[in-house]
Amino acid sequence: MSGDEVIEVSGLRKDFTVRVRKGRLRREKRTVTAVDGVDLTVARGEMLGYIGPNGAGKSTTLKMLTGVLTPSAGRVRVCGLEPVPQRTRLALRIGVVFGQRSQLWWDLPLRDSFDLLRHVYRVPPADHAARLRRCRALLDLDAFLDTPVRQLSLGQRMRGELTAALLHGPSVLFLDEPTIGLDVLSRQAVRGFLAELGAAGDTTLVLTTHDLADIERLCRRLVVIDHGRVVHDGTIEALHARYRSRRLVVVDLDAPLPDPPPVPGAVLERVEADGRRLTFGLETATVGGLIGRLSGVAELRDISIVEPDIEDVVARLYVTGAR
Ligand SMILES: Nc1ncnc2c1ncn2[C@@H]1O[C@H](COP(=O)(O)OP(=O)(O)OP(=O)(O)O)[C@@H](O)[C@H]1O
Repeated sequence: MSGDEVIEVSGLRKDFTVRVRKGRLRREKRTVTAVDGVDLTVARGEMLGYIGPNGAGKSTTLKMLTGVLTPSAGRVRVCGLEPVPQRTRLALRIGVVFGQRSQLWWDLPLRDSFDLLRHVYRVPPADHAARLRRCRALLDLDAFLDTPVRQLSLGQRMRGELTAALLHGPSVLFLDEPTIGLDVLSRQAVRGFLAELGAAGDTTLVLTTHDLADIERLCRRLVVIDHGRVVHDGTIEALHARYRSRRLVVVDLDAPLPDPPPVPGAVLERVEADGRRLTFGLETATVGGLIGRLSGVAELRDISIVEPDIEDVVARLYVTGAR
């Protein structure tokens, strides 16, 4: 361990006891294991995407990391603190944005919520003013700072929530579905803001999302959880490598090529438009090598390269994880 870890989790587990109907009157107790032995270490300044299919255990993990839920077993430390017993101290070190829950005062203008939070967290006025100034500029808050929170659009409120979570200068920011339901512009604003926050290097971000564009834009590291267990922990590139995702090269020809030549290191995946459009999957071949080979036997009209799609890879991972 380098000593620079802000999150250390080992053998983390959460069981819920639920009552299920058995027949007309009988109810039976059953245990649902939402998180089933998660190990995770996150270093200062990392931006971690924590993803998985519905019901995989993402929110439950985040709740245990932020002190909302007590683990059934395992060890959790966030900023060196044990989240549930040291929740008050932890609150000063972390920021939380959970899509469904607000930390703003519904009937107050956004500006007043921010002011109240300054008192709650006892933030020195100069620090508060500097952080608020930065958020106002980056998140474009000025047009609705004096609007009561209940009148804000979802995108405006989310920008307010992000600001509220950061005004006390936390070292770790937990975000549960921060872009859900946002329009394209708000989504871009939120992503751009988080990218900038992450690039500054002193805030650690842990993000759950079903929108993989969030992950591609923001996270170098991806942890995939399924049925409460980690099924992948690594970069997006490592995920592509593991699932042998290939770049595709689509070549349009002037005239049909009835018998395309074999290209070493590439696989002919599709022939369309009566032989005028060929799609190759690159394994070890380069785009240059492929084009060189084809241009010797046909007139090329157009070439496009399709990068592997993270949605496809993750869908495959969810299917195999479920098995
Ligand atoms: N309070 C609770 N009582 C009983 N079961 C629960 C409770 N909270 C979560 N669960 C169950 O634990 C499992 C994991 O739920 P969790 O909310 O952590 O999943 P998730 O990965 O966040 O899913 P989603 O993507 O749908 O938000 C699910 O089977 C869920 O039904």
